[in-house]
Amino acid sequence: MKFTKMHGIGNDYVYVNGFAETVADPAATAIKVADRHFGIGGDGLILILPSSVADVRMRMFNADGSESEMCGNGVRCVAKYSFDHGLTTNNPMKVETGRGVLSISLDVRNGKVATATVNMGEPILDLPQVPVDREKVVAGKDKNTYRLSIAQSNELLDATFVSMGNPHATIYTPDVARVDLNRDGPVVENHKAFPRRINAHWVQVHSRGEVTMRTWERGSGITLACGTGACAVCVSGVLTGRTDRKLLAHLPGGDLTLEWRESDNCVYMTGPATEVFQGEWNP
Ligand SMILES: N[C@H](CCC[C@H](N)C(=O)O)C(=O)O
Repeated sequence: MKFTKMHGIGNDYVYVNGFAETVADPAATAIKVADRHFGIGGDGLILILPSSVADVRMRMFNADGSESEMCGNGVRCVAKYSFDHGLTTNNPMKVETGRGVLSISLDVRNGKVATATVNMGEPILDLPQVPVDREKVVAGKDKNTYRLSIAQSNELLDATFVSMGNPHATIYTPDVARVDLNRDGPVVENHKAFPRRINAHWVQVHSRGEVTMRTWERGSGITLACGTGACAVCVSGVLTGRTDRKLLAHLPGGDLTLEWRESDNCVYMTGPATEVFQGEWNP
């Protein structure tokens, strides 16, 4: 199986060109290739496939083999791969994802995509649609927050829930460096309030336009960045009155810029996409 290793600010996946390759069992393949010791190494597997409604279609699988509806860092890399490897010449181009067809504007330098701006669509805020089980949460201290009780540590966490096609919880904290992601991440991910589990983000606000965030991803654990998560953080900041509609987010692997536009209610994400190497996997 020929593959390409790519990352968006350190959120790295194994990309397979489904125009040329067939992956019979993507969930099982994701588990194997994502392994950093016995596989290629990555946060999961992303397939770039033909589409009847867009330039290409993407499917993304986490390191545990579960499929997610969307991946923000992944969709920028899919756009870069598709343009740089001649699957399309369109700019803006369209990618079909689990949350519909997204439009992506490419910043091309010397014939290759350097950064991309993605219209990530409208955030989904209705709790049952995120999905969050209303019965398992109560109102939190700030507006648009909900209180989660963490049985393991007897703690109460206030979180904001946003779906960008995939589900996210945002938790504000004064010092993000002090969060024990390995302890708290899996507890939030698997909390009984979330029927499909959740991606969890801890966020420190520096100003109305700048935050630092750290992520525990559903199905992949700690990652260096989460694009859909950064969009959810942008929306959460507005909903809780903490940050403005335009946001610079610092993630462990780099920066993303976000805007939740008032005119169309859509979130726009801009960031780099990088190809690292190509190879052939012989299981
Ligand atoms: N890293 C990805 C999100 C993966 C989400 C996945 N962990 C899920 O189960 O929803 C991003 O850049 O948006």
